[in-house]
Amino acid sequence: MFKIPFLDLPPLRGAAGTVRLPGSKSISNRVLLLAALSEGRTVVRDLLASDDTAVMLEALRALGCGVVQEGDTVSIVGLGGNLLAKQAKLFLGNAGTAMRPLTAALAVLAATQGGSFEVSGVPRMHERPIGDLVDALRGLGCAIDDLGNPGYPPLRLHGPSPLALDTPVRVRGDVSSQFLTALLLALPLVATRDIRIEVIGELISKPYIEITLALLARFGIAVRREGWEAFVIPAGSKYRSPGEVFVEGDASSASYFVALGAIAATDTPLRIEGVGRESLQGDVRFIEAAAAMGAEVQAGPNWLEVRRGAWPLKGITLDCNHIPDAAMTLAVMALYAHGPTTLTNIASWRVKETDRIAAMATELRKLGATVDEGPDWIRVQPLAHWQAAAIHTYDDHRVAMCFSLAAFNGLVTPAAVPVRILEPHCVAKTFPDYFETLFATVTADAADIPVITIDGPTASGKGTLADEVGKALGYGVLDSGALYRVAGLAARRAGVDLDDGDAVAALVPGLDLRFQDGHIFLGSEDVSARLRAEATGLLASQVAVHPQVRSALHQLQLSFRRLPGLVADGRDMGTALFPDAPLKIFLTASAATRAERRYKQLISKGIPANIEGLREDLEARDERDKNRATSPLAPAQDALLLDNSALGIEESVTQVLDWWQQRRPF
Ligand SMILES: Nc1ncnc2c1ncn2[C@@H]1O[C@H](COP(=O)(O)OP(=O)(O)OP(=O)(O)O)[C@@H](O)[C@H]1O
Ligand SMILES: Nc1ccn([C@H]2C[C@H](O)[C@@H](COP(=O)(O)O)O2)c(=O)n1
Repeated sequence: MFKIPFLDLPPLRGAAGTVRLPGSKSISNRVLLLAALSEGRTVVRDLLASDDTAVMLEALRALGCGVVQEGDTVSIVGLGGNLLAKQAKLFLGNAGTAMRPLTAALAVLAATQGGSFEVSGVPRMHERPIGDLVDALRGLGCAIDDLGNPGYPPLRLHGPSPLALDTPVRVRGDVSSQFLTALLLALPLVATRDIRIEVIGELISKPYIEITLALLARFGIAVRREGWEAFVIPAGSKYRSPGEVFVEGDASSASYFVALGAIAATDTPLRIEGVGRESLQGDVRFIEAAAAMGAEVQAGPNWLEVRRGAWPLKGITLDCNHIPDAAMTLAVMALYAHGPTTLTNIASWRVKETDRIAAMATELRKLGATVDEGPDWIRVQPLAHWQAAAIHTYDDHRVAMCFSLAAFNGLVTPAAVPVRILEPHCVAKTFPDYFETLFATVTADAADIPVITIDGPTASGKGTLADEVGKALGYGVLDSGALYRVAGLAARRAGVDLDDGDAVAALVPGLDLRFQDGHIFLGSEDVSARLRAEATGLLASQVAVHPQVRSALHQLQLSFRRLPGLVADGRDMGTALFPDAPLKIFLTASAATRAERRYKQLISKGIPANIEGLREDLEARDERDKNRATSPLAPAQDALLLDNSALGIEESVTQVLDWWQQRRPF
């Protein structure tokens, strides 16, 4: 996950490959609660690992459920309808799928068994309405105290108190379908007689109720339904664990990749695994909307394949009540359409993680789009003149994910612009690895992928600076010196004469090199520590003088230019490898400072060192690196000089990030 203040997406051009979706959030949290309410053990496989499931699991632990997690499999030993803990304070983050059902379940359990439970969340959760559910539960006889603003969390649920099960429980269905879901999940716990739930108003997001009913059936509860107006939990209903449940992929998350296929899969289709025509989730119907906009979609039982059909896309007018979450993706697809796109019946957007109608309108306008909005609709015009924009994400995962699609603007305008996604880690709510998955399936022109080069003499701090800048921007890092070190080490081990450029270069194609988690493997050997030895640095400097060796390593170095960007350190990054880099730094420090730094570095690793000897070695290395014929150590003409003799690491990093920001269009 990119835990950084912003992530810059360079212009993206194509898409292909296979995406394996994370588990569905809606199914994951429902199944966890159902397993917790059932008797016995339920093994839940392919569970979504995200913020919302994490708070649910934590709540279940606090309630006394046995929870054992191994990767994406969780084993839950349920309560069998009996409260083990009679008191708990549950923090539920911003997870509506945890807040609403847990409120209902704990309210009825406290009413029948006694107890006191507090449910709370992040500030935005305390702005998301729950009053209609609370009213329904109070009507049933549950004791619920408002701990903040009436109608909103936090709440205290306590008991015992008598429940009036003989009169229908009435709940509004036109604000959030989660209120009805919450009652459907909770009332089987107290079904000593038939319990009737009546929906007031037009029920929205009906497909989510279908998910609830299907999962209830898997856990032994056969709800009787009268259209979408009334539901009856039969007397004697009792949760029974099915033993094992597989969570299907998240259909709302699929929408970004369906859109990606529609926009950018021009050669081969993009394959999406985890959802398909047999999916329980209503958001799978997003494919119909995407097809109406021009996508070519093939669907198997649990997979989709999507490629570009009509181009530009076609503007549509669509009632999106059945796909409220995925519909946000349509609003960004609309930028690539011919004609306006109008999405209606989306009032629920206003009470989600943020006011999504306002958020989408504001951020689309930042890109230059013309957008109109109403209480429950939004209209987006196609965009011809794109502006680079920093997209505010409102702690809303879906805003972050759907705006990543704006980075394909280069497909419709010659003047492609990058897109900055602020607080990209908000995707952790449902799809922590969203951007990594995106980068694995999209292509960009190498020239569009930004590179920051940091060249300079040994021990000036290039590697340290490159690592920190890379971390701050979410960019990859190329330590080019390590490649020369590997070549030197391999030559020495093979007994090759280091002055024989052809012989050393001939070794390079056969090097079995692997880069993993900051370590470098040569074959199966982790050579990272060996490479950093001073002696290996000298070997590297010797083999680096040969043009044949430099050219043998050239392509490998270029291959590090990958999304979303690169920080490359070495001697010739700005002059020979990446002459088009938008920011080039030449990093220096006095020889005395560098020798002292290297001395401290070695001593801290328990390696004996002599400061005078180190200084002599590094000066000798500087001389060789500066005076060789091919790609000598020298600042690029357009490099910025940074002498960090008197600067700490943080100050150097701040300086480089400032220079970088000055070059960005945001
Ligand atoms: N600005 C700085 N102030 C103080 N110490 C620093 C600074 N920058 C780097 N260092 C320290 O100096 C040592 C050498 O830094 P680093 O290994 O990053 O240099 P380098 O230029 O990459 O060296 P080489 O060319 O040999 O790979 C490290 O211990 C690092 O922590
Ligand atoms: N781009 C590069 C990187 C490194 N070298 C040579 C010269 C150095 O002395 C040696 C080791 O580099 P270090 O790990 O200290 O950065 O490799 C080069 O010629 N060109």
